[in-house]
Amino acid sequence: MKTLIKNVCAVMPDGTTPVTNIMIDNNRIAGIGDVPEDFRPGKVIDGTDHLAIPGFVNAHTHTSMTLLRSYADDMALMDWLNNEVWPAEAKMTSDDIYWGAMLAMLEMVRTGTTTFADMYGPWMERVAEAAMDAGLRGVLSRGIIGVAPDGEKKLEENAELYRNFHGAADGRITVMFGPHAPYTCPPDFLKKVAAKAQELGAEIHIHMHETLDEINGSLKEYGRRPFDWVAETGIFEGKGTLAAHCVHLDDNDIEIIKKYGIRVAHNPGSNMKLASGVAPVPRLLAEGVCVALGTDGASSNNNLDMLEEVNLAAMLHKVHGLDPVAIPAFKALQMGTEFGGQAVGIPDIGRLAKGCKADITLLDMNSAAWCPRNNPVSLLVYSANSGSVDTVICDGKVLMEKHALTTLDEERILFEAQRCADRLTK
Ligand SMILES: CSC[C@H]1O[C@@H](n2cnc3c(O)ncnc32)[C@H](O)[C@@H]1O
Ligand SMILES: [Zn+2]
Repeated sequence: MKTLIKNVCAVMPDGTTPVTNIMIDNNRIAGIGDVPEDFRPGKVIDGTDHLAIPGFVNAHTHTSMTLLRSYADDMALMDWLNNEVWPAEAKMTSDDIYWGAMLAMLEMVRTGTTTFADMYGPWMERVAEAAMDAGLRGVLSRGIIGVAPDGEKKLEENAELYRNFHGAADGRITVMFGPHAPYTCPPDFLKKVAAKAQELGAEIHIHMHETLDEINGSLKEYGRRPFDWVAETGIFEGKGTLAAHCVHLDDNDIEIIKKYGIRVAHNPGSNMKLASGVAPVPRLLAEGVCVALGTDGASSNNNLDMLEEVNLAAMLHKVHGLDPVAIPAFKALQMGTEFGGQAVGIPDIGRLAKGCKADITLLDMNSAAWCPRNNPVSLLVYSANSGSVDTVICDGKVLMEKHALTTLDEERILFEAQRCADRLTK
């Protein structure tokens, strides 16, 4: 199936924004520019007055946590996890995981995200089902809390998830291993995770250095900072690592990140709301580290809106470093798209370029926030919001066109998610 997006203002990998045509053949971008005579599209989308960007890549989230949105706010991480989130999650059923994930799929499609990296569980196969139903690209890991008595069982569930789903849905579903964090996975357990992930050739998704409490707890228990001892477990020596947060880093931590090519998922909204701190993102970028963006779960953010995260990344580091060019608009957008693709292990997404996967978001520029059109990237990052997203394509398939959803039943999802949340939180 061939699709043509005609006369659209496209954000190219070099940051330029020509008005052009995007040709899609099956699930890839076949070309950008003049349309050859022999390109005969079965579908034409009029891109006039629209901005085309790569679909956003949410590099760190917990999709089914949408059910806990607005349930426990204004708390610090460990108080929030121990006293509110984990007791509620313990009551979740397979049905909750599915409908929570479907609510996330709905929100992601509506706000222009086409790929998400998820760490949650149990029943991650229900998240795979939700991603397949929605038509989105999911990078799934079974979150493993190794200190719990059933840590080994969770590790086996992650291995099973990998065996059953890695590469599923024409490659739209991939699987990583998800040891939750250094404070929930002791060294001997992380060694087992590393061995299993390496045996299967799987990557790792882990929370690292999110709060000062985490660093201080590790210093008290092991006499060392987490990055220091986690590196010795072999967890970073396999296929690759996606580390969420990385807020509190010293020089040695950054050397470890560079040595192992660890990719960082920065979550500015969650870090601000949980008062975790400000990650040294400008320094990481300057030192060549791949830094992507994530929302974290909808209980610490409290939404899955990646355009908001792009804006926060650009703004937060300016004020924190008293530097207006700390993260310019286009760099922030790259973090939410191109760097996201690299971070989640899918380098052929996140760019509008020939040969890349056809994951494309169109924003309608017919509103005050987009006027005057001096600089489309600036308008996107500093002025507009995700309400302008009107068309979303993932893997060449149209998931939303002019705000009309093609794969998701919005009314049913909202009803079922509310029903599940009522049981969990009331
Ligand atoms: C074991 S599945 C993943 C686990 O992570 C929890 N979680 C959500 N947000 C955060 C965060 O910011 N830091 C650490 N852990 C987080 C989630 O509730 C699941 O239990
Ligand atoms: Zn998280």
